[in-house]
Amino acid sequence: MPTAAQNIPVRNGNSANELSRSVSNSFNPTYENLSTSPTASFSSPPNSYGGVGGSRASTKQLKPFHTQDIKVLLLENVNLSGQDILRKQGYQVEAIKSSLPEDQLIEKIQDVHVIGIRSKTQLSADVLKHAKNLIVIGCFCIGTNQVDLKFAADAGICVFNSPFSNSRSVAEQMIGEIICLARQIGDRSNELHRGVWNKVSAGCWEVRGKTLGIVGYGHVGAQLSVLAESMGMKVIYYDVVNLMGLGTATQVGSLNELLQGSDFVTLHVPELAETKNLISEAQIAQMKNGSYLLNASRGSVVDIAALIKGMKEGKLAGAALDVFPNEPAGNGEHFHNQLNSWAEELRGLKNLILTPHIGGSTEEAQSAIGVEVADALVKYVNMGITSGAVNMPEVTLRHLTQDEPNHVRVIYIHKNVPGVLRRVNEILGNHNVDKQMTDSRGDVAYLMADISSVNTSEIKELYQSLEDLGSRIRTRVLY
Ligand SMILES: NC(=O)c1ccc[n+]([C@@H]2O[C@H](COP(=O)([O-])OP(=O)(O)OC[C@H]3O[C@@H](n4cnc5c(N)ncnc54)[C@H](O)[C@@H]3O)[C@@H](O)[C@H]2O)c1
Ligand SMILES: O=C(O)CC[C@@H](O)C(=O)O
Repeated sequence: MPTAAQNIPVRNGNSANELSRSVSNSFNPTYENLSTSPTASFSSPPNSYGGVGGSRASTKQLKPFHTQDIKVLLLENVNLSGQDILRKQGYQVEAIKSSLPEDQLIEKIQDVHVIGIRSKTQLSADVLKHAKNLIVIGCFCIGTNQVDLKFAADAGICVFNSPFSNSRSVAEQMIGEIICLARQIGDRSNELHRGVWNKVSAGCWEVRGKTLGIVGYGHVGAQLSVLAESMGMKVIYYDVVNLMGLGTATQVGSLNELLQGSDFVTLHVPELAETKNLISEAQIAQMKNGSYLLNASRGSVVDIAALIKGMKEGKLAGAALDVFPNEPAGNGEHFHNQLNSWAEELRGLKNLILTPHIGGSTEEAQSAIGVEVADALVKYVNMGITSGAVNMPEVTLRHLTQDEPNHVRVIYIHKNVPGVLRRVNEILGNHNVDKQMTDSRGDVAYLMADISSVNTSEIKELYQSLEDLGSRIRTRVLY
């Protein structure tokens, strides 16, 4: 393994010792084959870089590597807004439109430092154990159920998502679907596409005055609540947490109470063990005769066989499904029984809106998600900042500035066991610790410290001392 000084390439006749520390050199033996970049000057941070304190003009960018050597794999058509931010950093970005079969994913994940996915790609422990260089995962969506968050944290891999950038898009889709179901617009449109004029009013309703029951009153549920009320609907909601209702929306005490009182039931809960088949035969039986069911949460939340039964028996007058237990890797003619055994039966049902998981698929949402998640990835890769992480403690320190040329940022992800901080601070204690923050989440703790007066030649020893502690999960030294 090279020393930090050896790690600095000699350019323009400068020796490592002559290199000005006003450039952003850093060291992380995770990247032992990577060089630092004495030519890179970051006095003007890229636009993507949101500040967390300190003046932008004097911010010193920290990087443990030659940015061109950072490999990023983006799957599932991550928006160009996000791709551009990552490319502007100089990272090597490979963007693929679909998700990958597990064997190809394992092959590709072996040497990337950053992976960006959406809802389809399963980053299970079996996949992640092959990800030897991976330091961070970006979920360019809300849901993070597709990632083994605990395995990732235990391996020192930080996970980010975009908690609400597509909430409005989902809520608007729900409003559209509620009206379409109430008026059977999908069926009328399909008929007319086949040349059939079928002007009917039987079983078609206004939504004004009807009750919308929202299961899960989080970001999506709350947005939907406001929109529905503005159309004259009455809103009730059920959530496992006590939440203030917006407008005149009222929380009910049980799922059954919601099911019994709603004309439309819409599901906005995360995928959890407790939400698997949350709506099955017994719950549909509780619903009003001729009511409607909408699911844009996760495919596991509704027992589809029970929904088909409810539709066929006329208990449900209509339904809208945006999510399915199995979803294809990419676009194409995939919605057959090979994907889900009941797919073709569903396709034959009347007043059933089927959409390919597009609740959050608008230009606005995807562009905002691209920026939000890519920014979080850059801050993590370049500065170690974990604000917004979903599986690690949220730790940030204000920027180092160009006035602090010999400062080094130490990031130490470690097992959350007694005595670690004392040992880490013994190691850091040879320098002045300017600022430090540490926090824990479950079994994993994250320490970030800015220490001053560090010679380049001392960095490797500092790194190695931290690596040698039994509590170590991952050490990064950025400078
Ligand atoms: N179709 C799409 O394109 C799309 C887009 C965005 C989100 N989603 C899905 O929708 C889900 C909800 O999104 P959100 O942003 O509103 O999430 P959120 O985390 O803001 O809200 C979820 C709410 O569900 C509640 N909840 C959890 N378990 C519950 C249970 N058993 N019963 C009742 N309530 C429960 C939580 O307390 C929380 O208030 C996401 O987890 C995601 O899976 C789908
Ligand atoms: O865009 C996606 O793939 C997922 C959308 C949605 O389900 C989410 O979790 O944000």
